Amino acid sequence: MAYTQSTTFLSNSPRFPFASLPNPSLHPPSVTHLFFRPLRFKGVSVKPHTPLYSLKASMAETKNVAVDVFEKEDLAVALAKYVADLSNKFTAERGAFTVCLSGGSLINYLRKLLEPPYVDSLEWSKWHVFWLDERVVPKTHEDSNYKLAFDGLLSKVPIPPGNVYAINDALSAEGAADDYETCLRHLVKSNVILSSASGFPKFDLQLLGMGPDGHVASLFPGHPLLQENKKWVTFIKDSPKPPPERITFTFPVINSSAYAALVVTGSGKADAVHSVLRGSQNSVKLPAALVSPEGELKWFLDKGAASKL
Ligand SMILES: O=C(O)[C@H](O)[C@@H](O)[C@H](O)[C@H](O)COP(=O)(O)O
Repeated sequence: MAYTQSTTFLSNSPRFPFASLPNPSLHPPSVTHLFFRPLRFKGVSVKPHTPLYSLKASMAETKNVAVDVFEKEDLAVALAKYVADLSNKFTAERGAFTVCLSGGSLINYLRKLLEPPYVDSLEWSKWHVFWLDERVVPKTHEDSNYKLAFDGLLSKVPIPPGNVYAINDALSAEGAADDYETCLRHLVKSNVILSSASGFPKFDLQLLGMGPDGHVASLFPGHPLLQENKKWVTFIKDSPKPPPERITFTFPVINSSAYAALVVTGSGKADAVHSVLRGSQNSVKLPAALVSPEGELKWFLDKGAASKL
């Protein structure tokens, strides 16, 4: 596929030493450093996992944050490669890959993992799958994030059933959150999940979506749960996005992650994306702006979601 525009935007953060001194040799030839000035590459074909353009976010407290913008179909290709590379890295390094899923459109964007070369080559038996958030409904219910992931991904790859950690759907929201936290604590003790220096579980990869209001997992704008700093897993009974009862990881857990990806598409999310990535540092932060993992954060955007950047 031939693209006509490719641009890299670098922040002025001291964490990005090359931000104000672009050096084309440091980046793939398909990107430039012209601060959104479009560059024509007529006739040059770009691999589908290569973003249309990339930018480094000027988020407050910017750590390792990268933002890539894709055509929709290419986003799925790039996301599969990103997940596969991390799966290979962690299974080689420590014989396990702990990955956390969200609900929503994310699962569909993971669909390329079900195709060659990944479906046959990934060490699925070493995957351990968790949910960043789950709706408090039976696992067979259409609203269940477990069902969504099982139908769309997990039932099609050989992950041992014992490595898939669904919430206990027989419990209340409060009970299910406690039960899930107990399960995580047990897995940290047995070293399946690593522990961060702060004592929170350190997952290898957390895959998040973002709502048009800027929520991530089941952490919604203005909700007191945004401040929770002790519990690993908590519950909400008044979620503005239905269904109202959910359990969710807290920010300390989200931010202890080694890698995190935010997969956000559609022009309906462009305002929230702009607010998070370009918003004033003094304005009230949307939940997505609070995602700041110990390791790397990568945004996968389509053109619609990036349209106001
Ligand atoms: O279960 C959920 O509702 C979520 O985990 C939620 O945080 C979701 O990821 C976003 O709302 C984005 O969903 P979409 O990608 O479908 O818009």
